[in-house]
Amino acid sequence: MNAAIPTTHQPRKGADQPPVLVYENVRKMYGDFVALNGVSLQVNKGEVMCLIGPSGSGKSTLLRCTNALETLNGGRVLLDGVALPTQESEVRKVRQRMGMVFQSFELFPHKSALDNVAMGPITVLGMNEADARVRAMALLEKVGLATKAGNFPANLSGGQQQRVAIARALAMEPEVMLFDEPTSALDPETVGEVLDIMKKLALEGMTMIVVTHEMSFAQRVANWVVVFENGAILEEGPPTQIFDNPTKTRTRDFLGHLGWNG
Ligand SMILES: Nc1ncnc2c1ncn2[C@@H]1O[C@H](COP(=O)(O)OP(=O)(O)OP(=O)(O)O)[C@@H](O)[C@H]1O
Repeated sequence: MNAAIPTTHQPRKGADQPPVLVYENVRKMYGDFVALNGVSLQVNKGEVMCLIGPSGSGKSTLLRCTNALETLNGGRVLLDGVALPTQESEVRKVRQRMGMVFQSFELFPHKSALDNVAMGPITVLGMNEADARVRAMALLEKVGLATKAGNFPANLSGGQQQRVAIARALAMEPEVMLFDEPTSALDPETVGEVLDIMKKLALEGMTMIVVTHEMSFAQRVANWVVVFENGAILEEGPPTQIFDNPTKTRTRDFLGHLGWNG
């Protein structure tokens, strides 16, 4: 006789709603090199998904395929159930729905922090300048930089520049935020201030995909962790699985190699 087995398994966040992003057998090649070899994955609404894995395993490539910075060699990516377009004018519209934050900030050097944030709403969304500046100021406040609104990027620390970059992405009111190793280029003392902003966004329910080498962030903030290896998914699951009880020896080896001890 089978007695009912009690389970502590938590349902995956957002599983009761249609997924925001679906990757179906995504394949990406650079010449003969296979960077992504049939990746299938889904991202639910309000989820913080962290992509981890060795250098060169395809994490950033998947992020770049997400907002059509790369052309796929196979498979497809669906945003809200619709496959990403290939036509440039349509691609631009889709990109507006995703905020991207890069390792290297990529702020406009000759514009103030405020203008960096206001620019997208003015030039892309057609918002009038006064309203865009109000929106930008509110976002600079949100990332703790209201007093630095007039500073140019050269007069901001790396952590502050990255917070401006996050505010700039948020100014487009994206459905999903994509972070590509947002703290990798920062001095250790400024990493925390950027991670804190990301945690705040996560708590507000923003859907986020984060390529990261910050394992403690992935463990504490992610709802779902995906481990990449050689352009494929080695293992995916909630952080408790990946960090405490991985199903694959190679996940354990990867984390052990980083000195991860929980
Ligand atoms: N434009 C490109 N041309 C040729 N090869 C590329 C290109 N972009 C990426 N690659 C290769 O594809 C593989 C996957 O790169 P990707 O940047 O996605 O890895 P990653 O897992 O994000 O690594 P890291 O953690 O070091 O950033 C790597 O071997 C890389 O050298």
